[in-house]
Amino acid sequence: MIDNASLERHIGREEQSEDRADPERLRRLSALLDRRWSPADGMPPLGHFLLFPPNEIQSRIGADGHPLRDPGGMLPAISLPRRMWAGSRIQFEGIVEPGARLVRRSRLVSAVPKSGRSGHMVFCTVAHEIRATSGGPVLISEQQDIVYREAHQGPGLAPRPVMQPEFRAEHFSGRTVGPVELFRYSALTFNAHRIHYDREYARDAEGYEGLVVHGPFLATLMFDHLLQAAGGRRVLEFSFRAVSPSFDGEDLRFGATIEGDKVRLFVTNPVGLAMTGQARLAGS
Ligand SMILES: C/C(=C\C(=O)SCCNC(=O)CCNC(=O)[C@H](O)C(C)(C)COP(=O)(O)OP(=O)(O)OC[C@H]1O[C@@H](n2cnc3c(N)ncnc32)[C@H](O)[C@@H]1OP(=O)(O)O)C(=O)O
Repeated sequence: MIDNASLERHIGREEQSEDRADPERLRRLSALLDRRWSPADGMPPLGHFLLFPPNEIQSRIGADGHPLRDPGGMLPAISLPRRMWAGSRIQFEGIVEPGARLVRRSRLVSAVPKSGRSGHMVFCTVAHEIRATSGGPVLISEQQDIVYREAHQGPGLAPRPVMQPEFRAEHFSGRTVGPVELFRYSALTFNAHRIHYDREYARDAEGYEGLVVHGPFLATLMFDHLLQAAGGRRVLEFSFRAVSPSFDGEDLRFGATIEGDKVRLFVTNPVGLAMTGQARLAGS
């Protein structure tokens, strides 16, 4: 039962956190992408996802590995148990320099109950703005969608939505993500959600066929594909929508089509579409 009045009361709540674009964390993300890195290379693809990690103390971590839901917090304490990252829309308005001290202000923009093929859900959208702590303009702004899903209704595994890409891509690449990559990304982001590294929990508690590939990690791989396809052009805007989960060991295919400054992207797994994306590039 979703209490709409309680959801409404949370809209507009804010929180703020500080961090540093720590070069060692950025180097590790590049290592995960199979690349050497130095600060002169600038931020690696979607490196800001490593910043402002959930630093909750251990006694306040819940059974799923996420921080306990707190009615006094920015996000509503939604009772639907299965949390997923559904998508993001990101504007790169300035340059985040490796080593820079940063502040992020976050605000709950909406919390909307929906019913879909997979059951009842609540989509929460949080707007983040990242600036230098010394003040000045927004460097990165992002609207991030988190979905809370109802419990998996046994006995078998949860079926995943099956769709296909809606356009033919010109640029392709492929890779497989295994448990080692998933572990390294969880460690890098300090994201302890057990669906990404605890196979029994992922299957028995949340109904997934395997270890779930993090939405932000898949988006990072898609962004990396975009950078290769765009041949070094700067990305001004990037958005993605996670439409169906991908699991460890699956062959992932990345597709991109570029027309002028606009890019359309997708990721597929062996059953179909996993993620869609769009980007806007700086002049050619
Ligand atoms: C980190 C982290 C967590 C993770 O990384 S979890 C792994 C990454 N995320 C995923 O793999 C999510 C993959 N997506 C899905 O499994 C499905 O999209 C989802 C969310 C289960 C919904 O599927 P349904 O088949 O139940 O949904 P429908 O197609 O029937 O649509 C119902 C309404 O919901 C809207 N909607 C569906 N998907 C999305 C989406 N990705 N983003 C925004 N909205 C979505 C859809 O438009 C329908 O809306 P209407 O207004 O038309 O009713 C961490 O937690 O930190």
